[in-house]
Amino acid sequence: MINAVDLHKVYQLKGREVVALRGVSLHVPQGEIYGVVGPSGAGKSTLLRCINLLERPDRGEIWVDGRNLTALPPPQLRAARRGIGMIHQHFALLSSRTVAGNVAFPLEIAGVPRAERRRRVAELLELVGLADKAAAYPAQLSGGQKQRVGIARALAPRPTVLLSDEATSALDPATTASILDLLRDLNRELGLTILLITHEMDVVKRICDAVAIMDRGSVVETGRTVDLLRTPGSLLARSLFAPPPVSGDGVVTLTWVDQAEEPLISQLTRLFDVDVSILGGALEEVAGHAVGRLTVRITGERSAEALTYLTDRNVLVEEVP
Ligand SMILES: Nc1ncnc2c1ncn2[C@@H]1O[C@H](COP(=O)(O)OP(=O)(O)OP(=O)(O)O)[C@@H](O)[C@H]1O
Repeated sequence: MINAVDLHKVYQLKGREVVALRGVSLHVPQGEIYGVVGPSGAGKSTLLRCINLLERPDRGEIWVDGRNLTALPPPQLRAARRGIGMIHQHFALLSSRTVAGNVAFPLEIAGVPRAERRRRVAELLELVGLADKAAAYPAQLSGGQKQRVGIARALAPRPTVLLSDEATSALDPATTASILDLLRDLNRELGLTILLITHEMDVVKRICDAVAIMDRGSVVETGRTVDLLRTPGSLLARSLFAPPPVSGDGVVTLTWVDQAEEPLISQLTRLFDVDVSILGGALEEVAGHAVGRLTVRITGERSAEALTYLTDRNVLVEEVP
């Protein structure tokens, strides 16, 4: 659905070159929620702006819905952009317009007739749970409600893709959760493909089917969220779960997905007569999967056998040096 191919972008800043993207490629399949994470300055915003061509990459191609946006002449590009909605950290609402007026705005620009506009706005406000706020002004809304208006406005032209630029970064945790749940519902109900950039790992944890981790202009890790958690040395796993507070002989990190019901640790002690000390870790729901990551110290003559037993049961065993 979205294919970014080998994007390069360099900015000139006070006579100096700042490389924002150094050959970034990513593929977001139709109907996925795809998160791009990374530290400040990694190039996330630049990537997002390049994907809807608010900014032109110096090199590389952007394909959305089977069309090469980078090759389209301006009129066709404007039309193609209507298929890409965008929501922002600070909502970008028009303060002089009501909620309904804000949602209607892109429809007015597209020349949608008045009666149809009214119908569509009512439908959108219903969709985002703001049917009773049509006549309110942005200043009368909470942050979460403002973002709901932003989402309704972005969806007005019936885009197939929604880009989210830190859409929950200005919201408290409970409101963040409700906006992420709304995005997940829209993704499921409308088949909407969502590409979001965020610095909040909780966003990834809650809704991202797949992830790209960026650092200094490059993608350094990418894949489906649960697959990455099962990959040795995964940066994502280290970011989602606090690194172990200890290391040393016999200390290992165990990661498992969707096996919460299996009494793995008690089996170990019973079958192999080993001692298992739990040193840290957590059980979390990640992208709809139950993920466990524990750092343990296993001691006893048969500890190597115990670790093989875990590996055979699909548990990722990583030594903590
Ligand atoms: N318009 C610009 N002019 C000059 N340099 C820029 C411009 N936009 C971004 N940069 C630089 O490009 C690099 C990548 O910036 P970008 O904003 O894409 O990163 P980011 O991962 O989104 O960071 P943040 O989370 O802080 O927004 C940074 O070094 C930044 O200073």
